[in-house]
Amino acid sequence: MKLRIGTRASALAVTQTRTVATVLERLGIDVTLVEITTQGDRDRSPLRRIGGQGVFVAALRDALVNGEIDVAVHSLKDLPTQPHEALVLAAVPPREDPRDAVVARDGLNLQTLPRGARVGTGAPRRLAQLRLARGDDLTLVEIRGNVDTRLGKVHRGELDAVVLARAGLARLGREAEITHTLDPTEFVPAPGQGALAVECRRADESVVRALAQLDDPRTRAAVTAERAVLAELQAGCSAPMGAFAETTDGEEGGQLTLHAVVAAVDGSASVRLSTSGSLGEAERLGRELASALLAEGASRLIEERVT
Ligand SMILES: NCc1[nH]cc(CCC(=O)O)c1CC(=O)O
Repeated sequence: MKLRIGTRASALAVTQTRTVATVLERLGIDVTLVEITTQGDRDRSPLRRIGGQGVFVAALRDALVNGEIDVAVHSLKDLPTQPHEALVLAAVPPREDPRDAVVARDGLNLQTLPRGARVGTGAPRRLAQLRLARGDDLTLVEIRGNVDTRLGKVHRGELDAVVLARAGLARLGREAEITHTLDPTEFVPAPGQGALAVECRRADESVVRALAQLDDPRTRAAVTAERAVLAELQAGCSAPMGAFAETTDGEEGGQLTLHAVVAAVDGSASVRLSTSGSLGEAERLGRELASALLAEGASRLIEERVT
């Protein structure tokens, strides 16, 4: 079998796609990488102004639907929760570290950063949780750009710290620059953070079957629960919410504990809940946790668009 795999052109995306390509090659599949530029890469304005939902994903999906590529590899956290009628999420490979990380000057961490320290991030979820942790103590600076650009701002002294996904740093071999890894039950990651999404056309049944070999059922269950929270909240990837599931071995094939937080971007209020159940109940656990969050006033927090 020969497959054309589409990827965004960023260093992180290409690295992620290569790991998928390597596994497919080991399974005896011929692969070629096709680089696709997405609107999210071209347009440097804040994501919520471009329209947030799926800007990194749309161009790859178009190429898949048009037949320019056979497989698309995305960061799962960038993938909208709404299913695409012609496409299928054929595999969710084993997850990298899902936690957020601080890269700060002088080995500082979230607690030791001085009052007024300039901390860069663009994600409302991170802005909200930074404010929950430190109130108005930090000067939050909206940044975007690839991982290298963001780290450069700390190394050049433009910022005191940035908050990034640990997974991205690990994949690029830059974990050594991390000064603080945040507890995911407190500073809750984005749904699907650290996981990859491998998509193909639903109609390509032999490709669907081949890609299924890459699927990790535990990661699949964890991200299913996390994304169900997001879907039930009717929120997109730019919502000030986090959801994180940990899986453990147990009777009847494993257990899952799901943590979620919804916060006002200004840090003035938040709702935080957790639940547990078996891996097979992932979707339901996520939906029910979201309903419980809504009952505690989550929708009001999501709608407040203060930054
Ligand atoms: N929204 C951008 C994005 N999409 C995926 C990752 C990192 C890798 C991952 O979470 O799997 C990043 C950068 C970041 O949040 O630091």
